[in-house]
Amino acid sequence: MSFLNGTKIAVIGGGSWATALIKILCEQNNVQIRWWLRNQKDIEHIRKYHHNPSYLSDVVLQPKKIKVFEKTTDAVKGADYVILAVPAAFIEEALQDLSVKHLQGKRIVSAIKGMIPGQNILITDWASERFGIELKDTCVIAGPCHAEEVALEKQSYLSIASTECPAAEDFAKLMTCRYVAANPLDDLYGVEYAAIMKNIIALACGITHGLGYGDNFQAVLVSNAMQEIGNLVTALDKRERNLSSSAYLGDLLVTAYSQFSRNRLFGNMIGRGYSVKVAQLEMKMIAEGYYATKSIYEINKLYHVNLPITHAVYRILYEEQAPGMVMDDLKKVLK
Ligand SMILES: NC(=O)c1ccc[n+]([C@@H]2O[C@H](COP(=O)([O-])OP(=O)(O)OC[C@H]3O[C@@H](n4cnc5c(N)ncnc54)[C@H](O)[C@@H]3O)[C@@H](O)[C@H]2O)c1
Ligand SMILES: O=P(O)(O)OC[C@H](O)CO
Repeated sequence: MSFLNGTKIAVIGGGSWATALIKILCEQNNVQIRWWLRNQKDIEHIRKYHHNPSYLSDVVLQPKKIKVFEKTTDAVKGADYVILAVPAAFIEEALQDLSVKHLQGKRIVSAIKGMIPGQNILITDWASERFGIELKDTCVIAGPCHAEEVALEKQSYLSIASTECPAAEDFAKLMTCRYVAANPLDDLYGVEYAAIMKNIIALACGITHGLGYGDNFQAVLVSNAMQEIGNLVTALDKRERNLSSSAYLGDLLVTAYSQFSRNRLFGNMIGRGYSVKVAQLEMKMIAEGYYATKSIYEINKLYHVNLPITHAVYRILYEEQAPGMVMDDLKKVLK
């Protein structure tokens, strides 16, 4: 199945990543983008001025290729692909008006690096179950890529993962342009879990940086983190995978070191003494790692993988233990 001629793509979400993905899609000839955002003021502004006023406001949104909708039921009409780009904690609410019939025959693409909080399930599993879509008709957009650098047209790479490479290959073509190379791979679960885990690690990087730890410590933290991610991903989905490739290690590195990282910024505020509530209020953006920390902590009760960094972040965010004391404990077990 190839949709490339005159492909219709619904994009659900109005944040930085949705805006960046739309910019990439607009680079293709012959695409129609059907965009749903929840904020009515943003919708009106985009229709009138062709910029998203709230996120990546410099990006020009090509009106000939983009139609903006108030209702998800209208946005998904006739779409070949439906891209989900709302933070995981809000996706159930965002899609509440959609039922099985609305998404029949469509491919679901998750651009979300998070899990459904409370249920602790992957977005592709959730979407597949909720909308009766076969897992092979879902894929994820992952890899080390910040929306802000896409906006600046800086060379970037994406990993498009599905259970079967051909499905990922089709979508990867749509995500490839002058400044983005998208590579397909067939490790849906591994890529999804690794992307969730790296957000927790970025929180730890931010927390320790906020506490005054330096680059020497962070290098060790990130090396240990890669082992922690590998051990968990293998326990959850055992198969051969090259964890040092950009879909896994690359994504960890960009989030751990970039000035643009939401999770690192959130962690940094916690390290500098902000409470979770205040840090959330200060940030207009969403740090997925906050929710992921709880999900992974709960999932791991069944798997008993040694996850010292995740546990340290959990103690700080959910047990309100002092970041300095928790990191004193963590530094003793890192090697
Ligand atoms: N930004 C990136 O560079 C990037 C890159 C890769 C993946 N992602 C993933 O994309 C997903 C979306 O993140 P983002 O960076 O676009 O978000 P963002 O932080 O830029 O924007 C926040 C988004 O959350 C929505 N939101 C906030 N509160 C809400 C609520 N109460 N109910 C419903 N929606 C609410 C906002 O409307 C907005 O769409 C996340 O899973 C993230 O991990 C982001
Ligand atoms: O680095 P963050 O926390 O902004 O997350 C964004 C993306 O996942 C980076 O690939």
